[in-house]
Amino acid sequence: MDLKSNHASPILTDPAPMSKSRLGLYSGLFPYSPPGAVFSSGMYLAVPRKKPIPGKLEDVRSSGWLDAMKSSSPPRKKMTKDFIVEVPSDDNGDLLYRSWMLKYPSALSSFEQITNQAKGKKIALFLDYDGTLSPIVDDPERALMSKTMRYAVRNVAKYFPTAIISGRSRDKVYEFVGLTELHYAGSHGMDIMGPVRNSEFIDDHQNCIRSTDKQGKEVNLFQPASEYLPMIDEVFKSLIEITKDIKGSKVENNKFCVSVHYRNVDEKHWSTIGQCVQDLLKDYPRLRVTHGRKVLEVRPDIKWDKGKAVEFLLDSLGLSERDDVLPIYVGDDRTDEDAFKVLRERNQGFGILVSSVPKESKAFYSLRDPSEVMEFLKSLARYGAS
Ligand SMILES: O=P(O)(O)OC[C@H]1O[C@H](O[C@H]2O[C@H](CO)[C@@H](O)[C@H](O)[C@H]2O)[C@H](O)[C@@H](O)[C@@H]1O
Repeated sequence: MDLKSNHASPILTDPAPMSKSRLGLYSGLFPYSPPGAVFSSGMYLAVPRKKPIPGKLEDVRSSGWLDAMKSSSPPRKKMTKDFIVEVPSDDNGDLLYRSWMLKYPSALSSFEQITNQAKGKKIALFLDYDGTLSPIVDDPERALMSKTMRYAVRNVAKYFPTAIISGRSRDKVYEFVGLTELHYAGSHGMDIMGPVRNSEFIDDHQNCIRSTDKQGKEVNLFQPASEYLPMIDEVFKSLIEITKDIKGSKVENNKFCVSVHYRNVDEKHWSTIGQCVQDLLKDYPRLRVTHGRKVLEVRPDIKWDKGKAVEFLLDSLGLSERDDVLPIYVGDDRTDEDAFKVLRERNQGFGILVSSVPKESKAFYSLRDPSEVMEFLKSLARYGAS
């Protein structure tokens, strides 16, 4: 496969203009300007952020939110040996999936191709958590990683610098993963604990401070949205209050963002939950919403996402100005697309989309579910050891 070719991708990511300058990346964390296009032609729908017409309240049903909420995760679940996986809902699903894989080949069957590309290069590995290392389950508190997955991650990290980039709070994802040898970015990259490096830019940045990790080791702590903390706390409390009567809803505080889960809410109430969030955010123009898997994610409207986190971590690891580095990012949801996009734009490395249903993506390869992710990590570790 020609990794330089571009899929015509109608994927949604938040339409943030991407800076070409690497050093410029961390400056100017200003809110997005209002975007124009709102729809993509794939399974994803953009979060519409049109200017409200004065005197007319925007409604979740008419603004595209509800469609985005409905398309945010495949419907059915089945048990495999180790994982619950989401599967296509009809018999045509497998056929569609196999034709989709022509565009996004399996990273397992393309493994030799991947290692050919890695020859003479240093792999840097970035892993999303939910839906990638842990199965999607109804209760976010129970999205535990299996011991075998933990072992696979630990093993691969012996050979390649490895970071977890999650929408969860950094503390929470660390609690789930529990491996001290990794780097962690929580809150969609808005809370990064990375290695200390004397990079001019990192040292100068006001939101980047020296700190110590749980083992007392000196680290760089980068929190570009630190000023939003009180606002996020306030919004978290309000969201708990205004959704308390919606059965099955759950609000999760991810430190620099808040997740409003509707996986366990009856579909007929999804518009209510969407409307609650939309109405509340009218009072918070400095916040925005992104759509994850049956979750609305309220976050600071700054130019920072998982893609920027990848670039920051590459810089922290001393790998950003080198062309002998192959970054690989494995993730399953829409917020991971920002990272896939960055790797495409850098023309360096690639994304691997974890999905059991066809989706438009900026990734180059695919894996069906966390059990395939584990196989991939094991293969990578074997390659690292060889
Ligand atoms: O960036 P990630 O690590 O993928 O985190 C994204 C969100 O993941 C979690 O929610 C998702 O997984 C839950 C557990 O399987 C599931 O119940 C939920 O429906 C999914 O959306 C997490 O709870 C969120 O806070 C993260 O933002």
